[in-house]
Amino acid sequence: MTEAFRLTGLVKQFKQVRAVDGVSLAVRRGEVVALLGPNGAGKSTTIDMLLGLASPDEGSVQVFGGAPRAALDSGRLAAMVQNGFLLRDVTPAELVELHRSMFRNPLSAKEVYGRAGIGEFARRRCGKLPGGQLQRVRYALALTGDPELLILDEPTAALDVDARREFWASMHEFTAAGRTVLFATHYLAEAEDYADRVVLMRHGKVVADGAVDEVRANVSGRLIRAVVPGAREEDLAVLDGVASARVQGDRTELGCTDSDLAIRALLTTFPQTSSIEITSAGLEEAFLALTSDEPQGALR
Ligand SMILES: Nc1ncnc2c1ncn2[C@@H]1O[C@H](COP(=O)(O)OP(=O)(O)OP(=O)(O)O)[C@@H](O)[C@H]1O
Repeated sequence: MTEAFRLTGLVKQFKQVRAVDGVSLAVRRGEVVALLGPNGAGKSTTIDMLLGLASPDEGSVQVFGGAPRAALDSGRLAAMVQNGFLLRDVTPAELVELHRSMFRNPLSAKEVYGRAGIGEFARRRCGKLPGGQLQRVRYALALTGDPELLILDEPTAALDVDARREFWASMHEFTAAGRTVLFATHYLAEAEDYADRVVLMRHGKVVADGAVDEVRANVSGRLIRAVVPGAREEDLAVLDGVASARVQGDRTELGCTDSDLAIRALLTTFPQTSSIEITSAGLEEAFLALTSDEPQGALR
C-alpha cells in the first residue's frame, strides 16, 4: 500500500465555530507535506483528528489503512504537538528511556540521540535547556518508536532563525530515508524549503493543494501592476485573463490567470494605462490571496 493516510470529508464543530469543514486529503508514503494557513484555519483540529486525539463529527481517518490509535500503538505513527509538555526535573536521557519502554522495537538510545542531535545535553535537566534544545528533545521522543509517519504541529513556532535551521537539519535524515511527514507551519519559507507538497487551509477548508511550484504557478499566476487612470476594480476584474483586481490610489494591481491575455485586454480597454510591471507572484502572494477575507484580493 502506497498511502500513508487518508482523511475523508472531515468535519469538526465547536459550538458556533466550524473548525474543520469537509477536509479530504490523501498523502502517499514518502511525501513531505506542509499544512499552511492563518491562525484559526483549522490546522491543529485537523491534526488532532488525524492523530485520533479528537473524533470527527463527520468523515473518517485512516492511517496505514486502519485507525490512528493502532498506528500510534505500533509506533508507525508519531507526533510532535504544539508545546508538548516536558517535566522540568527529568533529563532527556530519562525521557528517551521511558519512551523506549513503550514500544516493542524502539530505536536504541544512541540512535535517538544521534538522529535528533541531543547527545550533548541528554543528561541535563529539561528545565535548564533553551527552547531550541527542548524542541529537539520533543523530536527525539517522537522518533523513539522509529515511525514511518511523523506529524508535526508548528514544530519551529517558538524558535529563532538559527534554532529553526538546526531543527530542519536534524529532520533531514528522517525525510531523506523516504519517510512521510506532515507539518503545520505559518512560515512560508519552511514550506518552500522543506515540503514537496503544500496544502493551504482557510476557514476549515482546503483551498489549495499541490507541489510548491504548482501552487505558486497555478494559484497565484502573475501580477500586473500599472497606473490605470479612472479604472474601477469591478471593471478591471472582468477583463480576460484577470482573476482579481485591487485599486489603491493611482496604482492598480491585477492578479492574473493568463497575463498575456490580461495585458492585451487592459491596453485595449484602458489605452491610457502606463508604468506597467509584470511579475511572478510568489507563494507568499498565493497564500495571502487565498487566505485573505477581502473578496477583491482573493484569486479564484
Ligand atoms: N477546543 C475548542 N473549543 C472551541 N473552539 C475551538 C477549540 N479548538 C479550536 N477551536 C476553534 O476552531 C478554529 C480552528 O482552530 P485551530 O486551532 O484548528 O486552527 P489552526 O489553524 O491550528 O490555528 P493556529 O495556527 O492558531 O494554531 C478556531 O476558530 C478555534 O478558535
